[in-house]
Amino acid sequence: MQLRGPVVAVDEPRTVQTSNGQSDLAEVTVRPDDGRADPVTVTLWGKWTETADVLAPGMELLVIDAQEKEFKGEIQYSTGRDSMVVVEPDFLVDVTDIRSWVQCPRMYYLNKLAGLPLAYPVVKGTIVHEVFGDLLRGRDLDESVDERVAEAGLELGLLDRDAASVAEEVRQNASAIEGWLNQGTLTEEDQWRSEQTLVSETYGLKGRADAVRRGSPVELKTGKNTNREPRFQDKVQAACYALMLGEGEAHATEQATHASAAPDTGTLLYTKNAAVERTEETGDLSPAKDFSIGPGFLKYVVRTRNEIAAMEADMSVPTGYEADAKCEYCFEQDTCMAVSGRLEQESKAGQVGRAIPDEEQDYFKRFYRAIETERRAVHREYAKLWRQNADERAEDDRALIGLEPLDERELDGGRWELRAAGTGAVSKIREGDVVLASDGHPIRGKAELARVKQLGEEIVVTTDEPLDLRRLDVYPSEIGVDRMLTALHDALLKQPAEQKDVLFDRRDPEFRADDTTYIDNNEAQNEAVSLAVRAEDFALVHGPPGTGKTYTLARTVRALVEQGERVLLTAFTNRAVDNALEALREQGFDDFLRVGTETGVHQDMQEFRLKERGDPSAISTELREASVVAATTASCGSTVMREQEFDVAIVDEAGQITEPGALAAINLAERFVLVGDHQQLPPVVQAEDEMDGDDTADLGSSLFERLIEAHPEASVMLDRQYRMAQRIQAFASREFYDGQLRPATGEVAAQRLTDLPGVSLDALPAHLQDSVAFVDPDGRARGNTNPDEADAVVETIESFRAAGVEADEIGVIAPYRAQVAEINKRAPDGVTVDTVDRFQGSSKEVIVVSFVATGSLDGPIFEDYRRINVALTRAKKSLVLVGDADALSTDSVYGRMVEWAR
Ligand SMILES: Nc1ncnc2c1ncn2[C@@H]1O[C@H](COP(=O)(O)OP(=O)(O)OP(=O)(O)O)[C@@H](O)[C@H]1O
Repeated sequence: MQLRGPVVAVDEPRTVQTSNGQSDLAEVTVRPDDGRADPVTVTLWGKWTETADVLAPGMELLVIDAQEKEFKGEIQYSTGRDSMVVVEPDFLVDVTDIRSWVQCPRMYYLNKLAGLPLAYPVVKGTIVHEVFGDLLRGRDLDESVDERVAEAGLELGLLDRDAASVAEEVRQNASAIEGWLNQGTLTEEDQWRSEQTLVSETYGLKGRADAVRRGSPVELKTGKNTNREPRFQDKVQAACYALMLGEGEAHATEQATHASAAPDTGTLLYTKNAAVERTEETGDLSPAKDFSIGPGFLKYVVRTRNEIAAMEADMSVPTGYEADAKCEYCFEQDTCMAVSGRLEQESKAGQVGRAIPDEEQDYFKRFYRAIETERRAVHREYAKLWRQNADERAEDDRALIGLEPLDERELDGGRWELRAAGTGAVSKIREGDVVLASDGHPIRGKAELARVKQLGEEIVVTTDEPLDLRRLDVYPSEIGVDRMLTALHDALLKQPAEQKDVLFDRRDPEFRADDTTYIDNNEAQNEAVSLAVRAEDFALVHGPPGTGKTYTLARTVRALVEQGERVLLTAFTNRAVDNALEALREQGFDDFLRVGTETGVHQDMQEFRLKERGDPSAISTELREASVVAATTASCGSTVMREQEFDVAIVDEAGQITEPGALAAINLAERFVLVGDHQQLPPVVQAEDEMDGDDTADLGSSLFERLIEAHPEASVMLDRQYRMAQRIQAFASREFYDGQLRPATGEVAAQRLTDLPGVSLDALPAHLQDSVAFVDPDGRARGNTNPDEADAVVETIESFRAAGVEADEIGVIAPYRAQVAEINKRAPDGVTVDTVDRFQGSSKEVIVVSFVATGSLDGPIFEDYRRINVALTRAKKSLVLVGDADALSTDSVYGRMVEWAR
């Protein structure tokens, strides 16, 4: 039987005398049935007491194959011979993390903190792995090596490597693989497959096995190993995959016990063994080393995984004393000592260097906590893959279900293209995304990581192996949180102290004197460009809706380039990055380089995109020498971008970016300019509910907001807007901008619908003739929808259409996705219906807002008053609010809004 629930108490392990001699035990009290049942005691025997050592109340415990016994009328539970004990099973520990943890827990921590560096052995290792996969899929060796080396062109170039010598080295490694494969093993019956993504809902593991042969894991290592046995940490890694493969097998054959279905051997392939000189090296030079995986080893692996899960649950920092690793033989010793010294962490290796100041220590701890809390929210997303059923996933917009497989086709290079008929349903999945494709269940069925090529009536994805395409699931990613952590590390431990001074309020930002005029028709914009150009540390540009932020930003880039500065241009979204480039182009400047993926970058900017494939020296020179590099803040944390240096970083949409997210960009430059509006959308934090006040404040508010409050003298507010008619902007100006926002020109202020060709006001019903209108359909909210409101919205749209307004000039904003779907069902083609978040940064001639709520409000409908500011400032000529006036009037802000609109 399985016992699962939160831990209530953990007793100290003790030793008792049993009929089989002495044995250790620890008693743990849990509330089974996910905490719904009364507490019971479970006795963990033998080595499982090591897991009891790391357990704490509140953690989730799973005992697989627990024994149940009645003793004096009370049911008692204990571990038996086949039991497995899993701590926090919903927290998926990465297999490569377990591998570094067994070497030294501190190494695990350092890797997590500092991220992957751009280093030749890492890049070469990746190429060899890819070639391995290609060979397994039957590709020609030379073709594969040339192709994979070319794909790594940018990284190799930045490392000053040339393609020919890398290809030679890769070929030497690959010959070990080829030799081994050619021993007659690669046949159909052998059931080979490469790169299998594995997720275990039982043992809380995730990872990607290099290859699987006859159900057993094969791991590739690009180093050498002249011992007969594989390295211990490599065996641990292979055993993790064995455990997960066993679980998959058990699901497929509906066996109850997973561990017994696990393969009992694993293979390690040390490719460098094939390249060493046999005359100089002694020992076992065969690349392939098999080992047997017994039940005891699998349990050891699970206990090790438990140590990580428990440490992550209480967010403690490992010291290195947990392992008997010898620091003096460790390559990481210097880094370990430096990090320990600077962050004042206890460490087995010791400490060197001076500790960073207290306020920075504090900052590190606060943000570390907040980021790790956010990581746990990502892990809850993973758990939804098996905790929610298909309908719930679809309802949550996280899956496309009920697809009908159409056909599959093998592509050049051995990958597959799968097609299925869609159902018309929508989800968060977008073209270009990497998702989990499955034949029905993303974890328990056959599943593959897939890249989405096309969505719509026909759905097309590419995968490593074919399968019946029946379902696509969002596959959560930790890359965002990983990068935030690395940015935090880089900001505090790599940046010079003088640069940090202004961030920690030890010094005020400084400005040079200069009175050049950059923009002659808008004083605030001119002042903003000037401030940015004169800044020795940073400048802040506050741009309310439609005030020409993008225009000003583009002018700033040009001014900086004219001074010979190298500029990094970034924004939170790809769209804003491309908009800024478009504005630059309109101003006659196109000497920029766009860094981003093919699917992320707008069609119009593809010609400026840096291609990562090709001749190393040519591509890397292109990047190194570009005077303007444009990328999203998320990609500023990539290994490639982390190698770049700039004079100035300009960050657009800065109000929407978490503080560590912004650090990723400003770490790369000596000075920075933040452009944004903290009265519009704040950073999106998934773990909002879990974070206590302080943590949310840390991730939920932007660096822009913190600095503009601390240093108003380093900011300029753009106060003239080029978008809205006077009447439309009045409420937002008063409510959110102290009445300072004004139309830039008389034309902007006085614009009317009749300015649009073919539109006649007379054709509109009287209540829609004013540029701001309020419609109360007296509807009733049902959950997150309000069908009567949806009807009123559609009727309003029809009136505007009848008066001659084009469908694509009309936008509808609703607070919930359910209401968006409700309206979309009935709205005419061409009208954009969406949530506020998707409307930020855009505008329409006519905007209709649906508020949904009826009765009395228990909080701002759009989550946050900043969202209503965004919703009300998208319209140029006509804004119609559709809502329940009585309900809205129960809130003071909405009450004033109704007064204004009626
Ligand atoms: N100084 C100016 N002179 C003339 N036109 C301007 C000026 N500044 C901005 N504009 C025009 O006003 C419009 C809005 O500008 P822009 O797109 O830069 O606004 P924004 O603040 O970035 O908008 P959003 O609120 O959507 O981010 C554009 O058409 C732009 O060309």
